[in-house]
Amino acid sequence: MSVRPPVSIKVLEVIGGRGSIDRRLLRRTALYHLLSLASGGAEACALHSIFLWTADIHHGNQKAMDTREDEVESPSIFDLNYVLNSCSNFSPDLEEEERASKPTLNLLEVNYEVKERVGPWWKGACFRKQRKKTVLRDVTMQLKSGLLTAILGSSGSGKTSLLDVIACRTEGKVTGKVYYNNYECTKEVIKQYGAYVMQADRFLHNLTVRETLRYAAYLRLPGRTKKFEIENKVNNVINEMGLKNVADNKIGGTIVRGISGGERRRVTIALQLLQDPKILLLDEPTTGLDSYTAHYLVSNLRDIARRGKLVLLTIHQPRSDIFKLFDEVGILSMGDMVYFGGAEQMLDYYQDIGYPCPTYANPLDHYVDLASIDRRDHQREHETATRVRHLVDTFFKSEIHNQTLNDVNEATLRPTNRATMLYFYKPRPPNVFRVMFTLWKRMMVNLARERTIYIPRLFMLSLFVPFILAFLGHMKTNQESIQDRIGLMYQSASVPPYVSILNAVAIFPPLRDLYYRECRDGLYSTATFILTYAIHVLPFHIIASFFFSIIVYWVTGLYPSWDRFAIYYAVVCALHFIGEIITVGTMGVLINPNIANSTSALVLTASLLLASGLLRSIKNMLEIFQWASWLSVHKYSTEILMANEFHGLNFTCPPPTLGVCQFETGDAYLREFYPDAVDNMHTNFGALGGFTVSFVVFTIIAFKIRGIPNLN
Ligand SMILES: Nc1ncnc2c1ncn2[C@@H]1O[C@H](COP(=O)(O)OP(=O)(O)OP(=O)(O)O)[C@@H](O)[C@H]1O
Repeated sequence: MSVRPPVSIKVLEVIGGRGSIDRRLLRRTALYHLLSLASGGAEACALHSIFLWTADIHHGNQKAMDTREDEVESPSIFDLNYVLNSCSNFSPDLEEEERASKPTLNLLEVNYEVKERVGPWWKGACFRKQRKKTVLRDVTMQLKSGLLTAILGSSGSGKTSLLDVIACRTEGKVTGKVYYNNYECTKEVIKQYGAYVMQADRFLHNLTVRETLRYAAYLRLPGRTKKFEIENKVNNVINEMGLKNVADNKIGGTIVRGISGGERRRVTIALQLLQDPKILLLDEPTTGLDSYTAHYLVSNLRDIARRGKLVLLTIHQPRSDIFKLFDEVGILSMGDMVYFGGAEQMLDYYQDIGYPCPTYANPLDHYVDLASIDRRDHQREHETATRVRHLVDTFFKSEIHNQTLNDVNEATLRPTNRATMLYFYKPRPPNVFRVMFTLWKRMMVNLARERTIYIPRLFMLSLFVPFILAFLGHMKTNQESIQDRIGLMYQSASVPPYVSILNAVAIFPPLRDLYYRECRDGLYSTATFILTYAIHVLPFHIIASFFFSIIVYWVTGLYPSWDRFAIYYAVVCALHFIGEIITVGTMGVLINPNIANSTSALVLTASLLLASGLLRSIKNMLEIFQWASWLSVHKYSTEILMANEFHGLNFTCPPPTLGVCQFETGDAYLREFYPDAVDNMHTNFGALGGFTVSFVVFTIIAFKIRGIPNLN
């Protein structure tokens, strides 16, 4: 087999000339040239491979190159003979191109099994019985691009699980085949070609529809996408989803009035359309919508399908006029498929097997009811279960099912490792700096628009100042002022982190919900999110702590030195920040913000009691608590505060007849209660910095361990 050099040169010209990142266009153009130039299928195949490889070179995709070199024994990428020999299984012929242009999603005898624990929760995970539950049984279906397919079924029939299986988001064991065209539908394939619209909408309420889509576009589209391309894309999806008239309205939420429920659903779908997915999966997109809005939305989805997409949605109880919009329908009953085929053929099918749809009845309602099990009493359960069994068996023997089986078998007949190859050709995602900048900007805009959160972030800490001042006034240097100073240091160590708890609980939950959604979509990592959040709140801590410190420090008359003030301010600022990070970490583990709020307050109180030595001297505590105090940030921060204030201070003594002179100097006080505080100043600062960084790391770990909960 010989390869004529001009052919490959031509290919390189095609790539070089266009210089575009649209690989599909490049592939098609190259294939056209190759097929017209190459003499046979094998040669075309080889040259197609060369094209793909050269595309890699063109895009400097070193990772792909490295991996490819690992795969080949002779790593010379220009070795055409090697390419010709190695690609005999790879056949990008016209048939495949044709199939690729009209993709199908094929499920062949898919079973999905989960394990669930039964018994009271207090027995714990280890002592509760584990039982297997089959959620989907022998599901075979073929979904075609250009068609709108609906999966129906009563609650718990397995609709969401079916989407989860396709989207590779399952928690249990999946057997059978899920193929996109003729290659395995892996996580990477779905990430590149699919989009999953979940049941619940998650937004930042203060952003407009356009801003929501714009920020999402920066996160979702390839890193090289230009600003004008992003704007064009956003405008396109806004038009596509009929959101033009609300594009600049706030999304809104429970407190802020915003766009309607139907419009919110359309924004959620628009977000997924930004990446131009080939497969669009929607879990109950019409839930909670009135029938007109539901109809409008489904017709929107049909239009999207007609543009060559493969659209699969689940739906509970569609109106009869929605039925007409569906091209294909599947009905699930307790994990079994009781029908999958054309929507129009459904009525004839059921008529033929002896279940005609009564006149004036909504066929979808009627057949979903027919496939449901009535559990009101034993007899009804038995009767309906027998009927469902009959429906399942009849469908499995039906012509429609056999046809689907043949189609799926044919489509998956020639499995290839294209999935791996496609993985290499995915466009480069935005780099971490672009992602962080986008997240930061989105958080800042959201925060700036929320007056009731923004202002307290800056001034809530200062609200404590009048109380502190009213209570202490300007302190003297008499013996009583020792206790006043201890009290003030207690307030300085406790108030900043407590205020942060309130700040974090007010703003973090919606950001966290959005993170769960976007992290699941693979847009960014936990570390990126937490670091960006920390960066975005840091200036507020710096400013709020400054207001608090400067008034408290100088008005109450603490040690009169700007250096000492700077140390005091640094500790207050660190504690203010740490309070927020601890709360965020707690909200990574505990989903309910109220419980997270109480837990964080409890943790901080325990830390303060145990380790500050302000309520009880550490040396008088049980040894175990003395050891535990080393693990608390309050041990180090309080030592800094106390040394900073008491070192070098002189106290006046009352005449012997009027009272006791406990400590003549601050250093005498420190020798008694914080003996190493002055010497350990630098170490304590190091520990405080270390704790601050560790809390951020622990927060990331907490989110990682907790994982992404099901937000539906
Ligand atoms: N990870 C899991 N662990 C335990 N049970 C599960 C799991 N996933 C699904 N199930 C069970 O499988 C069944 C089908 O669930 P699924 O959510 O797919 O139903 P559905 O048809 O989408 O219901 P609905 O319409 O109410 O959303 C339910 O009984 C559910 O409890």
